[in-house]
Parts: sequence; C-alpha cells; structure tokens
Amino acid sequence: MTTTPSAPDHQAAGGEAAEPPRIAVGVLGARGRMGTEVVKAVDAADDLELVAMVDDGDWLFNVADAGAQVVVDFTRPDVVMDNLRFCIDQGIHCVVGTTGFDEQRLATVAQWLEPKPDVGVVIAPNFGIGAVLLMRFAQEAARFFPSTEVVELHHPNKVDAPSGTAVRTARLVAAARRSAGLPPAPDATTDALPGARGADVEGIPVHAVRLTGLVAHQEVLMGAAGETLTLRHDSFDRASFMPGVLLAVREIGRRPGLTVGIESFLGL
Ligand SMILES: NC(=O)C1=CN([C@@H]2O[C@H](COP(=O)(O)OP(=O)(O)OC[C@H]3O[C@@H](n4cnc5c(N)ncnc54)[C@H](OP(=O)(O)O)[C@@H]3O)[C@@H](O)[C@H]2O)C=CC1
Ligand SMILES: O=C(O)C1=N[C@H](C(=O)O)C[C@H](O)C1
Repeated sequence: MTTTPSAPDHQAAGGEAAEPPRIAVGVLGARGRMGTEVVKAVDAADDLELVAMVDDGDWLFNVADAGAQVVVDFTRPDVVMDNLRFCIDQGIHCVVGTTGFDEQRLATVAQWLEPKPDVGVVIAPNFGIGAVLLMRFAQEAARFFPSTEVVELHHPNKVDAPSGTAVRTARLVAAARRSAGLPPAPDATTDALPGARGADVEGIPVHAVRLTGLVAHQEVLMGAAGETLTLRHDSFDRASFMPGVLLAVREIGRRPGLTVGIESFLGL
C-alpha cells in the first residue's frame, strides 16, 4: 500500500493552482461487510487516499507506518477499544462505526484524548443520514406520546443485540420523556416469557429481530389515545452509510476531542 500523502504545495510550477493534499485514510476491519464498502468508497473519492487496510490478524502498526491521518474502524465491540487506544496514541484521527459504546467506554476515550488536544474521534452508532434523522424525529416526538417502543431488525450475522442505533434511540427518547416529566409508559404485563417485552433501555422496551434478507432497519412506535405514530428507516444496502462515513473522514481533522454521532457534522 502507498504511504504518507504529499506535503502541501499550494502553487505548482508554472503558476497553476495545485490540488489540495489528499487525506490519507486507513481502514480497520477492511475485509468485513462494512470495511469492504468503506475501502471502495475511499478509493473512489478524489480527495482521499487509501493507505492501509487492516483486518483480524494484521499488524495494527501498518496504519501508522503508512502515514494514515484518519482511521475508519468497523471491527467488533471486543477489539475497538484497543484500536482506538493505539490510534489516539499515534495522533491519528478516528472515525468509528463499531458498536458497543456505553457511557463508561466514552469516558475512557475522552480521557485518552486529554493529552492529545489535536486529535479528533467521532463515534457514531449510525452513519446513515436517514437513521440520524429518525433518531432526531423520535427525540422531538417523544414528549407527545405516553408509550414508545423501539424495534430494530437486522441481518442474522450481527453479533450484538440490540443494535447500537436502537440503544441510542431509546436513550434519546428516554431523556426527552424525562425532560417532559412523562410517567413510565402504561404496561399491565405481570406474566411474560423471558424477553417477551424486549430489553429495557432506560424504561424504553427495545426489540431485536434477526432475519435472513435484511440489512439494517428500525421502527420507533409511539402511541397516544386513539392514535399511533410509526417512524421507520431502512438501510437496504451498506452504501447507505457511506456519505456519512466520508463526511466524517473529511471533517474529523477539524473536530478535536470526542464527538458522539454525526449530527453536528450535518448541522443538526
Ligand atoms: N455506525 C454504523 O453506521 C454502522 C455500524 N456497524 C457496526 O460495525 C461493526 C462491524 O460490522 P460488520 O462490518 O457488519 O461486521 P463484520 O464482522 O463483517 O466485519 C468486522 C471485521 O473486522 C475484523 N476484525 C476483527 N478483529 C479485528 C482487529 N483486531 N483488527 C482489525 N479487524 C478486525 C473481522 O474479522 P473476523 O471476521 O475474522 O473477526 C471482520 O472482517 C459492528 O459493530 C456493526 O454493528 C455496521 C454498519 C453500520
Ligand atoms: O451491524 C450492523 O449491520 C449495523 N450496526 C449498527 C448498529 O448496531 O446500530 C448500525 C446499523 O444498524 C447496522
């Protein structure tokens, strides 16, 4: 793989304006479902240069040796923290789509960033623009409905449940309900098989479906007297995540510190 991007050169010989230097990008989890798509998207972008592809068993140092300025991580919840620690120590900006980040993990990453004030890390449970908007709409609508439940539906190869997106959606909805002073949602269930009412995320039931043929889908169901509101988002193809990933790759060098979600990159 090629190495460090060329040094800035604003004026080429002969007075013609030179192209701005390309951002050197390394991909972690490069042979996975998302990593494969990211590699294609970075390769196709004129302003980005793919300098390293690392997967399970490869040497993580490759990204530093190759001069990566930004690393994109779509690996696994059990390895992503080690990857982040290494990249932050190396002064490499990180765009992270891997799931599994709770408050404790986020606090740890923020702590690692303290001695590296120029380094940016964005951790986004979902890079799909539609999914980000669904989360925002759910947050806005939550205070008007006594009941809210989340249903996420994914391909059967997904290792974590519920999805990172569903957990974040539920937390945002729960926070909006708390701010509005809503009581717990009505639910008379006293007798249930384990799991029948889903996972409890801050009082919001979250149900996970795994089905051959699906990619990534989510519904937020809200109910009030005599009406329901259903918000639904579907990622039919992993290409749906790429505009958000590329936006984050281009932005993260200007966003030192820890950012959660790409909402602020989208002006939301
Ligand atoms: N934020 C978002 O928008 C999205 C997030 N995701 C999340 O991204 C993550 C990856 O999803 P997906 O691509 O479907 O999963 P895959 O299992 O297809 O890809 C993960 C890849 O990472 C590899 N890997 C494992 N350990 C390491 C390591 N230490 N260093 C480098 N690579 C490693 C895996 O290898 P091996 O198979 O050998 O373990 C695999 O090739 C999940 O957490 C998923 O939830 C997914 C889609 C969108
Ligand atoms: O594993 C997946 O596929 C996805 N993971 C993310 C999540 O857990 O929210 C994002 C999207 O749902 C696809």
